[in-house]
Amino acid sequence: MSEQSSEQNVDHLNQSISDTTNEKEFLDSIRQNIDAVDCEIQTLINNRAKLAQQVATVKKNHIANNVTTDSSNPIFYRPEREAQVLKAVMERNTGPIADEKMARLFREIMSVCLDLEAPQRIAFLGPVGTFTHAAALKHFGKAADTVPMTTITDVFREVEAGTAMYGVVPVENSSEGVVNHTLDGFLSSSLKIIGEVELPIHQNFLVAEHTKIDGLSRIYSHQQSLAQCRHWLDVNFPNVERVAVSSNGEAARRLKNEWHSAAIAGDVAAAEYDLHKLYTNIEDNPSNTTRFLIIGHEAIAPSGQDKTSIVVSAHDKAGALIEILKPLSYHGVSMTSIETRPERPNKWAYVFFIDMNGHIDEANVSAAINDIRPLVKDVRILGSYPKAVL
Ligand SMILES: O=C(O)C(=O)C[C@]1(C(=O)O)C=C[C@@H](O)C=C1
Repeated sequence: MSEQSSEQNVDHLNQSISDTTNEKEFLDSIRQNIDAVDCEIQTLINNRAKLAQQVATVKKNHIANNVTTDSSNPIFYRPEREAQVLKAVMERNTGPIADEKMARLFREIMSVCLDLEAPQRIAFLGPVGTFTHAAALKHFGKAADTVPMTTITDVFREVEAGTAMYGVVPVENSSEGVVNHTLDGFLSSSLKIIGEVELPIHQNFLVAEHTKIDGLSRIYSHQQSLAQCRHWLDVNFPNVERVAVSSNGEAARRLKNEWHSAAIAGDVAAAEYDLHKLYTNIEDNPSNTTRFLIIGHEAIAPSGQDKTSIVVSAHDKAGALIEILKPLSYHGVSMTSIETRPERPNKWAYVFFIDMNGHIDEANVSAAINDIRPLVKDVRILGSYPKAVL
């Protein structure tokens, strides 16, 4: 529909607003247009899916013809390509749909296309309804088969054993800091980082259909979420007991059999347990964000906007860290984060987890890492992967 004709139609709608017959006819004609567009979109999505199936055939033949030596299974999931597709969607978008919302639609289309190539089993730190679950769905889309694990170690094990193809674990929260269990997981595993997800943490005050709000006696949530909403709870529910449970998903699950309880949790938990969001965005700090890592076996090709993570085992001497950082600065590589962890079982020895901009295939990144090697006991490249797009 041209701009002019849609304006004319709006005028027409205004003139005939009291004339219900005309209004109904006009509505019907717009809906016919929507049906026709839906028809085209559906055909195009299926055409896209058929192309993805062709890509899958190429990937399978590649293995069958023994083109690679390092794997007997074709790798269908290509995070660098997905990042490029999503970036292109956002760059060419002209609205009225917002760039990010449009990219989320394409995220789901790609998720379905990948599922058609090969269903993907993704382990995440559970239970169902946690923010890690939300991060897994945000990154892989809803067509992926997401499987909850009890601990971060279990996520690593599941991926190592090949029972899940990839894993999703939290690594840092903007207000609570780094998740040590995840960093330590890399010290005893050879898995790689193949992607990252950033998730703004928005908390909801959830109730079930049978909840009697006037009679609330308990509010369940994970202790971190209770802490993130402390001020809001002090103002709105100062006299209701706050009960810390193992996860937000568990908090939401408990409402099923309790009419006198509420829970604080995210959107995924609300949807998963069919709860009503009585209040939304109740966190005291609205910019609170958690970063998650995607772990897997394979090295990822450059996407054009990548990060590289390394873990460095330093010599136990004064000034060791300064020496390690010099090559990064010399080769113009910018470091985005550094974390220190004890190097077990050695007492007082430390490892540094360093994130930098760029892919290991880029000359300055590989030169910087090569220059670090002689200065330390060990350097391991945890992975080069696309920066979070959404
Ligand atoms: O380009 C590919 O390698 C594809 O398999 C196609 C496609 C897509 O739908 O665009 C699907 C899955 C991959 O993770 C990346 C992209």
